[in-house]
Amino acid sequence: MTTQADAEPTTPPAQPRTLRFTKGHGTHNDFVLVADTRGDLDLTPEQVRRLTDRRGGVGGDGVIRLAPTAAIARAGESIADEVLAQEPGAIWFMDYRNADGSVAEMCGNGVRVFTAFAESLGLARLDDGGELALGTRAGVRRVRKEQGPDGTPWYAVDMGAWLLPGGPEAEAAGADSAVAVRGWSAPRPALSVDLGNPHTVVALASVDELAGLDLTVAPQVAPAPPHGTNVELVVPLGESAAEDGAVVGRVRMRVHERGVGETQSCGTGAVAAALAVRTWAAAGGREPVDTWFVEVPGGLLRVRALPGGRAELAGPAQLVFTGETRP
Ligand SMILES: N[C@@H](CCC[C@H](N)C(=O)O)C(=O)O
Repeated sequence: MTTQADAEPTTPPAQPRTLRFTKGHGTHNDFVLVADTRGDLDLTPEQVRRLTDRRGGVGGDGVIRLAPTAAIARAGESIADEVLAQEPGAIWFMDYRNADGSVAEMCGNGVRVFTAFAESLGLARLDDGGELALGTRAGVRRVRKEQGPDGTPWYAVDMGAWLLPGGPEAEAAGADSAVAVRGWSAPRPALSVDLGNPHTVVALASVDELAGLDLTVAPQVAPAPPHGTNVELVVPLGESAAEDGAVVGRVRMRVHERGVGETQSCGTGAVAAALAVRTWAAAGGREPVDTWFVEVPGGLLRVRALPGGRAELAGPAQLVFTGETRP
């Protein structure tokens, strides 16, 4: 018989490491940010879910880990090697996780908030006209600072190349799939847009219909994208001449994000929405507009179609508070 005195001393269960975090948001798409400057933090999906839990944790649509790009490469993610080969100055990497613990390639609002976080840590300086190049799972992203239309600092991100996975046929038809939202009697045509992460954009006829949508359950997309998708519901609001005479388009949208649910904003989604509306206009024989303001429930974003099939996203980024937790 083994007595308690004979038993091997048991190792106490490992305590989760104390994490210092910052809470931030971009047009109310909110994130828990963690600085892992040594690159040795192994965040599990369960820990991400606990951090983003709005009742039991800090709360957020996602978690952003700032880590050395070299550490992501050492962990076996070849995209980090590609980032460093393309831009050796991209020494910091945005490791983005959705609230459900899944990994996402890209987050447009996240890049801006990441940049504000890097500035707060003294790892980036943009106020003197500099730019930050950072690594993401969708490749290198470059960020600069400007004054937004409301007079506050905005961050403008070169979002890289965008594409229509449905190719020229989808471009001409303006659709390559169909989306069904709860309460609709039939699915509606939709256009897939790739921003490094997947999007599916559906046009609605009125802002009242947009406001009344039930997005408490995920819209159904057919054919089902292999890795899921973010769904943007958009209302084109028309075009007008800006002060400098250039024509500017306006769009209102709501979004149901892969791995999260409905959010107040999605940066890559805003870019997808603007580019879909631009594609539909071109398919209808209209001159394409290159600058768009996208109204989301959480604020306002600007999208520009850049030469060479690239796009730019601009908008605010706010850091709200810091704290410590053991997820
Ligand atoms: N909110 C983000 C997108 C975050 C990732 C997305 N949910 C996905 O799984 O692709 C943005 O601002 O772009």
